[in-house]
Amino acid sequence: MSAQSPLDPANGSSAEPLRVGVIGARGRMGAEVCRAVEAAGDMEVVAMVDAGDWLFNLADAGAQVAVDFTSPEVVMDNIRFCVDNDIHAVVGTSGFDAQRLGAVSEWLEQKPELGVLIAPNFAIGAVLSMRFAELAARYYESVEVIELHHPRKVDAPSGTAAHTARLISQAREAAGLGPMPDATTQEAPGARGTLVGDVRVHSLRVAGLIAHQEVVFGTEGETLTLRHDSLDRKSFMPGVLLAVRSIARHPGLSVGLDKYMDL
Ligand SMILES: NC(=O)C1=CN([C@@H]2O[C@H](COP(=O)(O)OP(=O)(O)OC[C@H]3O[C@@H](n4cnc5c(N)ncnc54)[C@H](OP(=O)(O)O)[C@@H]3O)[C@@H](O)[C@H]2O)C=CC1
Ligand SMILES: O=C(O)C1=N[C@H](C(=O)O)C[C@H](O)C1
Repeated sequence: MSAQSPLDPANGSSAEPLRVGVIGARGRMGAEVCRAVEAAGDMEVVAMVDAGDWLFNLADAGAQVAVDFTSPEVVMDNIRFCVDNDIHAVVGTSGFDAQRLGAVSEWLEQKPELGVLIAPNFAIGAVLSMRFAELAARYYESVEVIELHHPRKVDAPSGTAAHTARLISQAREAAGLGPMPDATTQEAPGARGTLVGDVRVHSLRVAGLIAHQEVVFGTEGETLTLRHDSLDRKSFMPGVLLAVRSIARHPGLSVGLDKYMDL
């Protein structure tokens, strides 16, 4: 990443390094985050917590920001711990719905100075692609989302696909669009994917892949396909570091890294 990138603002400050705790530190993403934070220069890893470890290690080590890449089953407990212990939380873990977001917002009412970021995807191309999809939604009568991931992923559809579909669905509703054309009356279970809002999402799990998504729009005589590919988990790191650097300036709950960017 070049020093000029808007995702990598020159820090220039001589302040003490930001104290970062990583939850899920031995996982695929957590390990990459530990390396990226250590390489960054303006922050340091003060606690690495994984399954079976004591979350209080974060507080004991004086972590100012925790980065969570764990699993949908445990992430709510981790956020609750961070809020209770005055630690900003940068959360990449998937599995959030309106109910979970509502719960986090309620916890934060007691801690108005604290920030929690839930980011379905930290890769810049994925963030842009979600925004582009939201913009395109009102111009097309049809749209479906296809997400493709490595087969070790535990959740389907992906958090990114669910968030993308929700944004599109909300934009369609705001534009007053009616139901999408679809003559299907006979369907093998799963053949038409799952519905998020009024948008169908299809999940592929294929060895060799990392994280990929296509949003296919269509209307009379034309289609538009937005495709993003993460070919390496390093693609998520500039976004994670941006979030760690920015979260103290964004109190409350933010959903999506775009909230920290000038989009
Ligand atoms: N927002 C984004 O840009 C991205 C989000 N993700 C999301 O991040 C999450 C993690 O993905 P990935 O790194 O591939 O998964 P991994 O399974 O590789 O890593 C998760 C790690 O968390 C550990 N863990 C489980 N329970 C706890 C707990 N209670 N406390 C601390 N650690 C725990 C796991 O340990 P054990 O294996 O022993 O259970 C494992 O080491 C997923 O939800 C994924 O969808 C992934 C990539 C990018
Ligand atoms: O599990 C993954 O790998 C990923 N998970 C996130 C998601 O569920 O959207 C982000 C990215 O797609 C990689």
